[in-house]
Amino acid sequence: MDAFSNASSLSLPKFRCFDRTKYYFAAAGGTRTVVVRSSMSPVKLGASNGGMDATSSPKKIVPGSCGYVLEDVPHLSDFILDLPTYRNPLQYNPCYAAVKQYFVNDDDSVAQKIVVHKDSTRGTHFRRAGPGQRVYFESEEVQACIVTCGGLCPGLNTVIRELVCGLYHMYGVTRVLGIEGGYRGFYARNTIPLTPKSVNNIHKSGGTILGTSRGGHDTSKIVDSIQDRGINQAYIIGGDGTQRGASAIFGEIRRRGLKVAVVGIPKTIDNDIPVIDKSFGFDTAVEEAQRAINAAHVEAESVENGVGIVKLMGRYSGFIAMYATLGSRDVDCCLIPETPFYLEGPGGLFEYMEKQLKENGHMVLVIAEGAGQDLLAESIHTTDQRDASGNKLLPDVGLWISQKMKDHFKQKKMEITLKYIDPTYMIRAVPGNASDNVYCTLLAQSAVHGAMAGYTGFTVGPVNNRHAYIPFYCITEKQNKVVITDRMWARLLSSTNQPSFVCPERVKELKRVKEPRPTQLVISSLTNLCYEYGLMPDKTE
Ligand SMILES: Nc1ncnc2c1ncn2[C@@H]1O[C@H](COP(=O)(O)OP(=O)(O)OP(=O)(O)O)[C@@H](O)[C@H]1O
Ligand SMILES: O=P(O)(O)OC[C@H]1O[C@](O)(CO)[C@@H](O)[C@@H]1O
Ligand SMILES: [Mg+2]
Repeated sequence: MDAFSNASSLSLPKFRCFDRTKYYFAAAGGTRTVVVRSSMSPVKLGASNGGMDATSSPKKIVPGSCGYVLEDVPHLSDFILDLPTYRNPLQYNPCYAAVKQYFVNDDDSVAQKIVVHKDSTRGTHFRRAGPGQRVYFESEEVQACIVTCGGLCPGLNTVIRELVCGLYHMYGVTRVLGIEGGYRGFYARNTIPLTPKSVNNIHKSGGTILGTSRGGHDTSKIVDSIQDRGINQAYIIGGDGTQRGASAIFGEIRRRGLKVAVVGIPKTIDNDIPVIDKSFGFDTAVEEAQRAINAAHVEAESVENGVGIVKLMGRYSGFIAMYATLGSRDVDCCLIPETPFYLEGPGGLFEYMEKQLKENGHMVLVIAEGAGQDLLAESIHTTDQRDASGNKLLPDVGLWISQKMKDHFKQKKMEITLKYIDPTYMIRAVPGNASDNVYCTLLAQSAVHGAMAGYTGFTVGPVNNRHAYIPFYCITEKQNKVVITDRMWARLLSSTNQPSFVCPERVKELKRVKEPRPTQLVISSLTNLCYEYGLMPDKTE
């Protein structure tokens, strides 16, 4: 059955349609759906919104053959009619004159999964990032702004620098504003003008020249400020919370029908943003963490029964701890939030420590800040304290585990010398290293190309090494976590020789939990669509 042609003949919520392809729009909640066909003439966003919440962003899903699904990103022309387009000024740029195929093809997409077998469906794809043939802004028309939110991360200044330089040098945009102090800076602070000259050296420093903050996200005040200042491109750099905030700003901008491109640039030292290969600053942070691990190792090795403990960032995702451990090879045990562990008894941490100390005379433990929080809650009184953004403030697991070890070995009458190193802020306050700086440049340039091409409501990032435009909902709906049934964690276990702490039954359970396949998602979305428009009997019948 061609569900698309049936559905498109119904009285449906109206959106601007696109040429070439069939677009399948679904409300973010997944309950309302509408299909627009290429043959339909463009329709104005009408009074009827099909019951959709005015600020919720509809999903743009393009099905193709063999289970191909494009999770496309919004475009300004989805909600503003008759936008003029212009030739991309890059085609006159001598730097790019020799590039064979510089402009991305409108149909190019990046596959989320690249490991396939012969019967695999093609699965989810994202729009390939890069310069488009046509742009939706004239250079003189653009008033861009840049804001940084959430915690620090190596490379933030590089992204700011490259956004400013990319806008200036590739597109001739000369009006770029810096919003100071995170989201609240939109309505509580003055802006600062940014030029290639003023940002020339900033990549050499850690932190962000714009300042940052947690909390203070007030969607309507922010959008009022965007409107009042005549901003039409907003580059928003930050983690999962920031991207949620950016999504809300985009929703409000769309509701007001403003020609403003909202672009998210993912920043997270914890590497907890899904879909993208890894976040900028992550490599730098791992490299910096090595210094702390080295120090812990030297200290532990130099005394009898020396124990070095290093606590690293990672509230809910243990990537920094895992990669720092794999990179170092001096670590005997790594504990992360994703994997359970226990201290006492057979197979527990203390038994393993005793063995290590007897065999090697020292040991090094790396622990992520979010590890063992369940054990902490059992043994000490924890309060539900949160930061200004609503993130839970975690008690210090490093101090707690150090005390537990001291108590245990005292009781065993085994003398240990324990050194606890907490380099938390040192690993994120440094400037980006060379490879992160290259990555930041690509991110910034892809972001600028996307905004100039009229795309909005998206986050940019590498997917299987190709930069892509990813709808906000794909990266805000879940967190990237270390999968302890994947090979990487097994590599770590075999490198440290630590116990896995997971019983075989639990491993079986973990292996059973599988994500729905993309084709299943499309089929279930299409089924919902058919139910909704009476093309199938009621689910309850
Ligand atoms: N659900 C949300 N809706 C709107 N704004 C949000 C939301 N969650 C967080 N924000 C805002 O985003 C900004 C940054 O959020 P947060 O402090 O959680 O850091 P983050 O972006 O997740 O970065 P990181 O956790 O990597 O340091 C804050 O100003 C916060 O108010
Ligand atoms: O103390 P702050 O600045 O709130 O940041 C701490 C938190 O930020 C994060 O690095 C995420 O950016 C967490 O791992 C860490 O707990
Ligand atoms: Mg966060």
